[in-house]
Amino acid sequence: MTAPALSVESLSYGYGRGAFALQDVSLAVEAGSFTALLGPNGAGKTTLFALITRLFESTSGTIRIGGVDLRAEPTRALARMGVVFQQPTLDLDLTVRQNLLYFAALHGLPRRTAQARALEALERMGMAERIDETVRRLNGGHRRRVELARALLHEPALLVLDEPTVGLDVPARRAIVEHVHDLCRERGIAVLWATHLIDEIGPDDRVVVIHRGRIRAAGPVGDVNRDAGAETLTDSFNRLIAKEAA
Ligand SMILES: Nc1ncnc2c1ncn2[C@@H]1O[C@H](COP(=O)(O)OP(=O)(O)OP(=O)(O)O)[C@@H](O)[C@H]1O
Repeated sequence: MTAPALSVESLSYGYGRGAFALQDVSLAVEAGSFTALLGPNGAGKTTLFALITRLFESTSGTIRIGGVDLRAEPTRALARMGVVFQQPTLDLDLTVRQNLLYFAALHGLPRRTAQARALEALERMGMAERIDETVRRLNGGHRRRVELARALLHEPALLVLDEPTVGLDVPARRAIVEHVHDLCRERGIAVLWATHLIDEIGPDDRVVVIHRGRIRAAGPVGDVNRDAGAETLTDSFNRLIAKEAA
């Protein structure tokens, strides 16, 4: 059996002496699956991303990327993953091309391959003609598209995005959401998409509901709704959160 693109098992994490930010978190993202990590502010989404991307080191539990243990073989595991962080990380004074080629070089891609992939990724997002503009001149939605193109340059099997639509207007949000869904369908890329916005989640997606550091429900949207006894994901989410508050 093929290993999931991402598997997290029994992961816990605490900041100093405070309460645990994550408690016994387990989840899996299969190839070609768009999995939304849905949780309100403070649920633990960013903490989980920091552990998956190895900004923080987990002291308990296991994270595997394509079956490769992140703690045991970090370089090999991270090479399989593309990341879009919540805060933009492009260099505003470089052009789109320079940002992409610099990143590709960090991944050890030959320059010609990098050029071809950068152009292809930008074309898919309708950004090819902006390749020699400085990033500072692009609007927020276009900057996000460039970050997405950058995350795909090394052809990862797994793409993780932490609330990637924060600060974007509705059309820009919709464009990014649709584009990432297309990547799943057309290329079989596995996606973990953190959000607190239910309208970014489609009926055929999988969802993992996280609240106060614990997983409250996980599975296809239809199953989560059925198990929660709700008609819509909004109702399911409200019930799952309310149950906790009671
Ligand atoms: N550096 C830190 N030091 C102490 N506590 C922290 C730190 N970062 C996060 N926390 C706490 O850990 C918990 C989880 O926070 P986290 O940022 O992971 O949630 P989130 O789901 O990403 O929220 P948001 O949607 O607001 O980004 C919260 O209670 C938060 O206050």
